[in-house]
Amino acid sequence: MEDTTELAPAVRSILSAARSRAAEGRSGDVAVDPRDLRAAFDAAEADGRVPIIAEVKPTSPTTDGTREDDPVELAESMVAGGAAALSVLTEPEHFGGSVDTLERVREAVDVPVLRKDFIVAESQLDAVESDVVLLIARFVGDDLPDLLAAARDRGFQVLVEVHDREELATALDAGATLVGVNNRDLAELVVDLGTFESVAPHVPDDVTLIAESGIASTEDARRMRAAGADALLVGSAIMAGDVEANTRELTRAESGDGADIASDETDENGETDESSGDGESGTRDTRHTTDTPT
Ligand SMILES: O=P(O)(O)OC[C@@H](O)[C@@H](O)c1c[nH]c2ccccc12
Repeated sequence: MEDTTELAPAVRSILSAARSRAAEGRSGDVAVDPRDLRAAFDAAEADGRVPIIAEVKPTSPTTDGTREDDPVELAESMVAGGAAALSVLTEPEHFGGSVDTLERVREAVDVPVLRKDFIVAESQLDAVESDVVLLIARFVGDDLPDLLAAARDRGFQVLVEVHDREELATALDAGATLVGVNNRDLAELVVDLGTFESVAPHVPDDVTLIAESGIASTEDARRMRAAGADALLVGSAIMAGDVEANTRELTRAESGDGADIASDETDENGETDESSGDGESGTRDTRHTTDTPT
C-alpha cells in the first residue's frame, strides 16, 4: 500500500473508507459484457462531437452543496447533450455516489459507463457491473498489474489514472491502454491544466488518452484537445446548472459555431491558429486541433 501521509485529509479519509468497504466484497466474480469505450469516442468524433465523458457527481470534497436531482435523469440529459460516455461516482461517503445509482444509470442509457471509485482491493471489483473501472496509480501502487489483470478477467475496460510522468511510466509498464491524466492534485486538491500538457507528450499514440478534471469552459476543452486528449472527463462544469446544455456546449467546443458562453477569447478571424509556432512541441499527435471552420 502506498504511503498516504502527504495526501489531503479528505483523500485520506476517502481511502480508509474504501479499505473498509473492500472487506465487505460480495461473493462471486462479476462478468461484464462491456460497451466499447474507444468505439464510443470514435463515433462521437465521426459525428463532429468532442468525445466527452460526462460525470454524474452529486457532490465532492471540493464542491459546495449536493445536487439532489435524480441521477438517472441527469445521466439521460448528458446523453441527450451528446456525451460519448458517462462516469458515475459510486463512492458513498464523500461523493454522494452509490452502486445502485450506477446500476440504474447503466440500465437507462446505452453509452459506456465508467465506475468512478477508489478501488484498492480486488473484492471491490465485484460490487457492480460497469463498462469501465478506474484504477488510480497513486493509490494502488505495486498492486496495479494484479488489479488490472483482475479487472480485465471480469471483462472490464480499465482506465488508469496518473498525475505525473512517473505514474505514467508505471501505468504503461503495467500494460494500460486507456490512460487518464488527472489535472487535480490529490495531495492538495488543486487543479492545474498544465498537468495534462506536461504528461501528454509522453503518452504513446496507441494509448487512448483522457484529460480529467478542471475543464470549466470550451476554451479549456480546446486547450486539452490541442495537447492531445482523445476525450475529456468533465464533472463539476456539467453538473452546474443545465446539464444537457452544458454537455452540448462542450461537445461543440471545436465546431466553430462560436457558442462559447464561458469564454470570450474567440479568435476574431474565427480561426484556430495552428501555424503561429508558439514553441509548443511534443511527441503526442495533436490531430485534434480544430480545423478552420467553414
Ligand atoms: O469535476 P471535475 O473537475 O470536472 O472533475 C471530474 C473528474 O475528473 C473528477 O471527479 C475525478 C478525477 N479522478 C477522480 C478520482 C476519484 C474521484 C473523482 C475524480
